[in-house]
Amino acid sequence: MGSMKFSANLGFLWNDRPLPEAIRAAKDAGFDAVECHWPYAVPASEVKVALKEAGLRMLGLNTSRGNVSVGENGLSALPGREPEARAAIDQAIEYATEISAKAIHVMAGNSSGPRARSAFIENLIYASEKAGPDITILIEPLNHYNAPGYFLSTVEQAADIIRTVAKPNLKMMFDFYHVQIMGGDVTRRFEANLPLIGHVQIASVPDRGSPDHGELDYSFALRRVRELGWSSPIGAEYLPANGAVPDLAWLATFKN
Ligand SMILES: O=C(O)C(O)C(=O)CO
Ligand SMILES: [Mg+2]
Repeated sequence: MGSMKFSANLGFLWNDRPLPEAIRAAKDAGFDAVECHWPYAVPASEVKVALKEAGLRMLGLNTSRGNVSVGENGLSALPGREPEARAAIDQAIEYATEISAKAIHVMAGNSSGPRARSAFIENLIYASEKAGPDITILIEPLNHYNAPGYFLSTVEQAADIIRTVAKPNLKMMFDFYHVQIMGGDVTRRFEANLPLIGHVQIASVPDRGSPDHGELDYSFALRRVRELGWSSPIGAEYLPANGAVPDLAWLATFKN
């Protein structure tokens, strides 16, 4: 696929190591960038040093999910929880600013209905304005097996919210793994939503493994992504078959 770039998602790859070590492992493995989920237990100053030493950019991090022990998966579409949602957004912006991260995924949470939609829209306006033009705010439709009850589940719903909020730094995380499960037609839906897409992620379907097997042919899908002009690193967000150390044979194949 020539000159495709890839970002290691350190929420899943090398996630048994401290984040600075995972950053170094990603560099050694040949990734062009990194991204993570929830880095907050590690001081941003340590992550900043590791990124500098590796010469890699952190493409994204997520807002806190809230109380994970009771199943919370984000706070921004939960009516009545605005103060906590905005504190999570503030925390993410502060961390992202310190490490010069490119994007923040604002997690919606488990909810539905018009009040949830309004809360999400207001919180996204807050996040987009507060983040400023150098940080992209992302929202990500998640599939209903991994994230049952999550507010945002389809690309079309995300597009509607992005158009309603109408802020230039609010975009969609297009994770082919989720999009394939929630209706497929992935390359057409990628093309139709291209101006609204801020980051791309991949994993095999249905097992969420490395992107070289399963029902979705990434050698075709990523060629199409590239033909459509996408040049930023693609997020490799998959669960390695052998624990945290990833199977990486696909990386050399897809890069060349
Ligand atoms: O699960 C995903 O696909 C994510 O990208 C995420 O950020 C955590 O839910
Ligand atoms: Mg994802």
